[in-house]
Amino acid sequence: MSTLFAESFLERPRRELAPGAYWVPDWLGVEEQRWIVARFRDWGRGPVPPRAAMIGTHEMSVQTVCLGWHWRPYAYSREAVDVNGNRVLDFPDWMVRLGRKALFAATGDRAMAEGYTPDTALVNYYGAQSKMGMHQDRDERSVDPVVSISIGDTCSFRFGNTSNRNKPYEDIALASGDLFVFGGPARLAFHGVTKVMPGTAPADCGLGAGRINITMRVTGLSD
Ligand SMILES: O=C(O)CCC(=O)C(=O)O
Ligand SMILES: [Fe+2]
Repeated sequence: MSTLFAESFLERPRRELAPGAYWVPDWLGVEEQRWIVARFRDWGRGPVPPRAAMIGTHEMSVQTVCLGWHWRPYAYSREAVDVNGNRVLDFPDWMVRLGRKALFAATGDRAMAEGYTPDTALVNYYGAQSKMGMHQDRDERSVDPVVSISIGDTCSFRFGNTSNRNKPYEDIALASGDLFVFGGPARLAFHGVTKVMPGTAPADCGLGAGRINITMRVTGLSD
């Protein structure tokens, strides 16, 4: 079987793009990806349905569902005040563990990983035409890292600098199962998704079309 013991780590090695920004290709196995996709389908059934957030008068092209805290431009709340007013699902314990494991895999810093307790996740669904403009994740009060996991179609992810949305930036192909972490000096780097490549999802990842991205964060908020 030609895919057994594939040498993809030679073609897509793990990298630190900038201090604090780590890319770990193929971090999640397909079985884990499928399990997360099944959870994604559960989350989509409520209490708050996925929605395209409004940035001013412009509707985002991704559908977002949140865990722990509900994000809207540019604030967090427990209730989805811009959707149906319902309280969002609790942040799952397994995702805290996944976040810690991810941070350790990316950084090798055990103490930091053990102390990491994400309390919100933005789960975005990208269709074939979806994009996300260059932005900073800056609605959190905490400077703890953002942990990003991708499942489904490969996208072109643009990782930039901390000053503005222009160059220098680097475009990388985030594929199904890839982990990306940005923390420390990269925590406020501009980033975005310039395109999704339809038909590139692995057959067994659980998602027939499109792309899911989960970003775990620490809000630094308390009720
Ligand atoms: O989809 C991605 O890879 C990035 C998502 C993102 O930047 C965000 O949700 O703030
Ligand atoms: Fe972001």
